[in-house]
Amino acid sequence: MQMTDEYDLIVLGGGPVGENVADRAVQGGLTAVIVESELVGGECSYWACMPSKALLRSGQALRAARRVPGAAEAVTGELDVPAVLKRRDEFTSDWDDSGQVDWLSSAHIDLVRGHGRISGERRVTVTDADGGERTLTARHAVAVSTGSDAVVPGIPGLQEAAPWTSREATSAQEVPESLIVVGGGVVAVEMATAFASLGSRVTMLARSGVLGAFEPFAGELVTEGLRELGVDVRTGVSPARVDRDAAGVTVRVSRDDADDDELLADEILVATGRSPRSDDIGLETIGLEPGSWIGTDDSLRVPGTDWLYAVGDVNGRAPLTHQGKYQARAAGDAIAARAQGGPVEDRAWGRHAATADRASVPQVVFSDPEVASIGLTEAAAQQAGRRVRAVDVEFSSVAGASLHGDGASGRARIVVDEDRRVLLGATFVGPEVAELVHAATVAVVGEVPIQRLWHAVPSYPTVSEVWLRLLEAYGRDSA
Ligand SMILES: Cc1cc2nc3c(=O)[nH]c(=O)nc-3n(C[C@H](O)[C@H](O)[C@H](O)COP(=O)(O)OP(=O)(O)OC[C@H]3O[C@@H](n4cnc5c(N)ncnc54)[C@H](O)[C@@H]3O)c2cc1C
Ligand SMILES: NC(=O)c1ccc[n+]([C@@H]2O[C@H](COP(=O)([O-])OP(=O)(O)OC[C@H]3O[C@@H](n4cnc5c(N)ncnc54)[C@H](O)[C@@H]3O)[C@@H](O)[C@H]2O)c1
Repeated sequence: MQMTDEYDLIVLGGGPVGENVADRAVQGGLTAVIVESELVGGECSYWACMPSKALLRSGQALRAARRVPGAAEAVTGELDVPAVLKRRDEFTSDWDDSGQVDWLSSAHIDLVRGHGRISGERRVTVTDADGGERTLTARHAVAVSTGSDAVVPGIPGLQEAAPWTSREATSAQEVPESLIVVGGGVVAVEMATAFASLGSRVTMLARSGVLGAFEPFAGELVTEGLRELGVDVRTGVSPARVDRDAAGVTVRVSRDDADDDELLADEILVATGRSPRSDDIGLETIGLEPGSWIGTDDSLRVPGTDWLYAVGDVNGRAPLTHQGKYQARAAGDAIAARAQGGPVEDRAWGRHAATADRASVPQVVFSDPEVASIGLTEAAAQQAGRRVRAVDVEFSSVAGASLHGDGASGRARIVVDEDRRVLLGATFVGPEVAELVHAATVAVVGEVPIQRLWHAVPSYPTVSEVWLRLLEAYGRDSA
């Protein structure tokens, strides 16, 4: 039997982003329903951010202790792998979403389980696990927050070899003796770090280098760190053919500068980017291209419509959980404001605009050394036509960093807009620099003048004193 339900807002996809769109709209006085086909909480909670960071954290803590004499002597063993995997399972609640479902009901958001497809303007048809259909109607808006999937490139034999993607890597119940990682981006780096720490022999095939989207020194220092962990990092190479048999996975590797090579491993992980989960959500019923990233304006509304929003990974603006949730706050509030005929502040930096997506996105790569960045790299700023100066300092010049752990190494860079004397970007690469980036985010988003930053005094002796070293390297006007 077909049932029809009416809500102010229908959210397609209950990941971190969809949950927040619905929550903001409900807090703004609307009714909302989330349609979810797998687990409420999405990729981030079960197969991405949380399990990957849980897999990484124990190795990081162990290495941090080994850098401090006194503590180092007390650490005599290696990682307890079953304990690491158990802690990871706790963070994913054993892939059970009842905690998140309880949160939805406490936030007065309805949940319909099943695969949702847009079936016309302001309409979503949901097919449940038994094939039953239910059509929901939105009085005001539909928000698509269906996320993204791992891309598996068309390398001969790869699909048939059933490779791991980030899903299998983050939910692995056993650690393979050997692992080939294809890719040199964030997933490849983090998973190579995690599995090397857990005892796998890891080979990384990074066709176009490591962490190419960051400042060049980030890729260089992270490559050194991976090699210290025992990872065989090969750049300028990519798989030409993959085969799996009882012995494992064989990868024929072609090199830019030498003959082909053959590698054998227990598993292969493909970490070669993401594609939008928009191929089977009914976009064709409203004249949009299935399988495409869904473009939006800064209030996350799809141009040419007054009811359709695309929020989070699926719009391709900044595929990170924190940035998707930021978009969700803007979109949920904008949907509520428009529904009630209230003012919509969608100008740059207004309440209903995701302005920071354009050039103020922070990101942390939980490698060893960690990489923490915000805003534009020097090259990206130059490409954008800005007149910039970049200054670098080494962490070895920071007393707090040396106290934190012996052999403190790493580098920080700020990119300064020479016309406006404000920061456009900052990058920190070093042990445990993740918490340094938020100060830089405030400086970039707040467009704090360099001269005022001299008055933001970092405490002595903390790692944050790197800020003072950076300002000294940039120089201070004498008059
Ligand atoms: C290995 C890995 C590690 C990561 N680590 C980090 C990190 O440390 N920090 C960070 O900021 N970002 C990280 N990311 C990125 C982060 O996971 C994504 O940016 C985030 O999950 C996007 O949230 P979302 O809600 O847009 O999509 P998702 O989390 O993918 O959620 C989408 C939801 O929609 C549902 N859905 C899809 N289609 C339908 C449909 N037709 N009907 C009903 N439901 C549907 C899905 O089942 C899913 O629950 C990581 C990504 C990966 C792969
Ligand atoms: N800590 C974090 O914030 C975090 C962690 C993991 C993932 N993420 C997000 O998840 C998304 C996906 O990450 P990712 O690492 O999969 O993508 P990515 O775009 O960061 O990296 C893709 C890598 O694959 C390589 N590649 C692409 N096609 C290839 C091919 N055919 N053969 C060989 N190599 C190929 C690219 O050169 C690149 O090195 C990113 O947007 C990232 O920001 C974030």
